[in-house]
Amino acid sequence: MTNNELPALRWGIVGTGLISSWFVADLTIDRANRGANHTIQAIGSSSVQKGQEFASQHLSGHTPTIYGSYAELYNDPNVEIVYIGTPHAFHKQNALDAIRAGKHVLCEKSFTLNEREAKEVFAEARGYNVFIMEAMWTRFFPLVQKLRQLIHVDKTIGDVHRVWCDFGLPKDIASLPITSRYKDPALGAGSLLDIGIYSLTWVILALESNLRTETPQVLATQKIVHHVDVATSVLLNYPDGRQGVATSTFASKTPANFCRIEGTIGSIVVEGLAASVPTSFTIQLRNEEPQKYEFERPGRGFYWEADAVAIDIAAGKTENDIMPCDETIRIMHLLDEIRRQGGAQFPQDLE
Ligand SMILES: NC(=O)C1=CN([C@@H]2O[C@H](COP(=O)(O)OP(=O)(O)OC[C@H]3O[C@@H](n4cnc5c(N)ncnc54)[C@H](OP(=O)(O)O)[C@@H]3O)[C@@H](O)[C@H]2O)C=CC1
Ligand SMILES: O=C1OC[C@@H](O)[C@H](O)[C@H]1O
Repeated sequence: MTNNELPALRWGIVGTGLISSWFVADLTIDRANRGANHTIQAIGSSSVQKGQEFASQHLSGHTPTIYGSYAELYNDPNVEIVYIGTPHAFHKQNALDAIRAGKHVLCEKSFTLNEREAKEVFAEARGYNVFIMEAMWTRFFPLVQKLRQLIHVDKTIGDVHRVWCDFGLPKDIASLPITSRYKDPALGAGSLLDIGIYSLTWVILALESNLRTETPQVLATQKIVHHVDVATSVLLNYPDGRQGVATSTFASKTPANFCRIEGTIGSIVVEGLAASVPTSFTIQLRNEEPQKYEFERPGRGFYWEADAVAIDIAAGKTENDIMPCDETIRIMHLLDEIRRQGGAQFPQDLE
C-alpha cells in the first residue's frame, strides 16, 4: 500500500502540556512502515499565545489552527478526532464535550478519575456513535505484542505463574505547588493513576492470556502524603494461584522500572519501563544462554496507537480490539478498588 492509500485522520489536540508535545512529535515524525497518515489539524489551549508557542516549538513546518479555547476546537468541522492531553480530572468533561460535538476521541490514561465517570463517557460515545479509546499506548507496542505471543501462544517460558512490575517517577510532592497535577487530588494526583496504571497493565498483559475474562482478587496498600498516594503496592491474586505484584512510586530516587515474568521453565525481564518505550526484553531458560529480543523505535512510539485508531475509524469501528471500552472499565474498576483499600480519594469520588 502506498502512503496515499493509507487511512488518514485529522487530529485536534486539547491541552498543550508534556504528553501533547510527545504525541504530536511522534505523529509528524518521518517513519517507515506507517499504518496511517496523520494531520495535526488544530490545537486547543487555554490561550492562543500558549497554543502558538506549542505549535512553533513542536510543530515546525506544520500549520494547525490555533484556538484559545477547547470549545472552538470541538466545533471545528475540519477536526475529525480529539486527542485529550489534559490532567485526569478533566478527561470526563473534555471527552463529553468532544463527543457532543460529534468528534471521535482518543483520551489519555488514566481514562477518567473512576469507573463511574468512565461508564458515563462511554455511554455518551455510544449514543453519538463515535469512536472512543483510552490512549494506553503500551498495549500497542510491537514489543508487547511479541511478548504476549511468546508467553501465551508459544509458551516459551512454560506456564506463567508470577509477574512483578515496578514503575517509579521521582517527585518531591512537598515542594510542588498545590496546582500541580501531581499534587492536587482534585486533578487526580497520585502515583497510581499516573504510573501505577502501567505496572498494573504490564502485570495483566503478562498474566492473562484471555484479557477481560478474569477477575483477580486485589490486595492493596498506599502511602499517602499531602492526600496523594506517593507509593502504591498491589497484589493481584488469581483463582488458580497466579500472582502479580504491581508497584508505583513518586518517592524513590532510583526506581527499578522493570517487569519480571516468571514461568514454569524460565523467565523474562523487560527493562527501561520509564518515560520511553522499552526497546528490548531478555528470556532466560534454565541452563541456557539468555536470549535478547530487540525492537526498533523512531521517536517514542505514540504512532502505533494512533495508527490503530485511524485504521479502526476508516473501517467504521467505534472501539478498538486491543483497548476496548470494557477493558478500560475493568481497569478503572481495579484502580477504584486499589484506592478504596489504600485510602487515596478524589473529591469527585463523592459526587
Ligand atoms: N502516555 C504517556 O506516556 C503519558 C501520558 N500522560 C497523561 O497525559 C495527561 C496530561 O499529562 P501531562 O501532559 O504530563 O500534563 P501537563 O500538566 O504537562 O499538561 C496538561 C495540559 O492540560 C491543560 N490543562 C487544562 N487545565 C489544566 C489545569 N487546571 N492544570 C494543568 N493543566 C491544565 C494545559 O494545557 P492548556 O493550557 O494548553 O489548555 C496543560 O498544559 C495525563 O492524563 C497523564 O497521565 C502524561 C505523560 C506521559
Ligand atoms: O504516562 C506517564 O509517563 C511518563 C511520566 O512522565 C508521566 O508522569 C506519566 O503520566
